[in-house]
Amino acid sequence: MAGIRAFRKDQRPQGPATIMAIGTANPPNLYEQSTFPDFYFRVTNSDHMPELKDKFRRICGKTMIKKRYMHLTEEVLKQKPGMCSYMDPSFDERQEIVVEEVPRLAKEAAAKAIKEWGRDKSGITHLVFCSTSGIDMPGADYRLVKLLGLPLSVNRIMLYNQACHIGAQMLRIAKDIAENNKDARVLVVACELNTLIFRGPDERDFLSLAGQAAFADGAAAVIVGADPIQGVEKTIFEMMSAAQVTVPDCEKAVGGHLKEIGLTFHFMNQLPMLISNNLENCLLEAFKPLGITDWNEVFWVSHPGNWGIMDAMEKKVGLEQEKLRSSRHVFSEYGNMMSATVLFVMDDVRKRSAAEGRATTGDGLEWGVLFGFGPGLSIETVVLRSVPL
Ligand SMILES: CC(C)(COP(=O)(O)OP(=O)(O)OC[C@H]1O[C@@H](n2cnc3c(N)ncnc32)[C@H](O)[C@@H]1OP(=O)(O)O)[C@@H](O)C(=O)NCCC(=O)NCCSC(=O)CC(=O)O
Repeated sequence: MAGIRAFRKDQRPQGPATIMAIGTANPPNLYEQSTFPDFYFRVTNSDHMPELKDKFRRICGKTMIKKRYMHLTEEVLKQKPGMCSYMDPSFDERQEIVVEEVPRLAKEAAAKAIKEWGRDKSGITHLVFCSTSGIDMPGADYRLVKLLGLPLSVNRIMLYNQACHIGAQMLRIAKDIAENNKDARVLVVACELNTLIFRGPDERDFLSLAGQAAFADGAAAVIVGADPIQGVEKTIFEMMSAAQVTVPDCEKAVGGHLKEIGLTFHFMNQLPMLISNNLENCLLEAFKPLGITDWNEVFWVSHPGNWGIMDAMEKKVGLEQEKLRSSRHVFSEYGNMMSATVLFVMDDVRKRSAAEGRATTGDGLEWGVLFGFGPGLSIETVVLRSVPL
């Protein structure tokens, strides 16, 4: 028995899982939100609906997004007329794009993370990859391994079609892998293109229009491992705990359906209330071991969702305005990149902390919370510990 115990102990590292590097990438095509309605109505041949265009302009303004990046351009869309309609079957047209482009954009973000990590890519032992943009066999994870030239011994997990909370959920999975496998180095990658969601407008479908105004393309990659090699690897954040809560009877609150016409999107106007009403319980549970009950004592890395969700979160848990500064900044500069967004926010928090001369990677504070939320309603809570700068 003693032999088995020692064997199991030797298989595991001593320290907690740490974030060792973060990389992000976007396609080159930038869309200003102020002029997006003109582009969108023109390319979808919808300029004969000026009132709907005015409404869309108001919705775009209300999002508080300033700009977004998209793979799709007028030239690409001219070749894909089905994608510009509201109801034409167009799944094949969309798949042709995402099967190639998701791994390609993911590679850009992953290469940046590997560069910051500072070790040779042959040291990557696991890959956890998510995308809501398309489905394929073998998957985008397989293509990414080939594009990056990772060893074929890498243990892959591909998570398709989960939406926004999966960015945080992947950190939970990577934490479990890193803390149970000595020397594991987990490449975590989120890549989203709004190619499946993009479709023409219809005056009876406000929810689709709201989706057209908010979703955007982006990829983010992080490297997770325990027991960093002194002088070679550095820690940006430690992950102390990670948990998921499913809010009961809320499956209609936000979600989508993959159909011949693409990925439809729906949400309820009560979404900000539903999310904010359930945050405090998650916080109490997560910070009970640390004895923290003042949510302004911790730094915040939250998926933004939308502007109304962030307003409701601040109000409900009594947050000082600066707590969601990085969430609001990323949302306004990039839009909603689903799973990748929260990783962009994490990158922004550590970069801003360094730029502002804070004492730690987490706004000068020791403890922090990372939130993801999405269809279910699923709420992911990760407790982070910063390191001194
Ligand atoms: C569309 C919004 C800007 C609306 O914001 P507000 O509700 O504050 O604005 P508002 O009430 O003034 O409404 C703006 C215009 O929309 C109209 N409007 C609002 N709700 C409506 C509804 N349910 N049906 C029809 N019209 C509606 C209003 O009448 C108004 O039109 P008029 O101007 O004619 O009077 C916002 O909801 C948003 O940013 N949505 C983005 C998509 C989104 O919510 N995603 C959720 C992500 S959750 C997530 O990230 C997790 C995940 O997805 O997995």
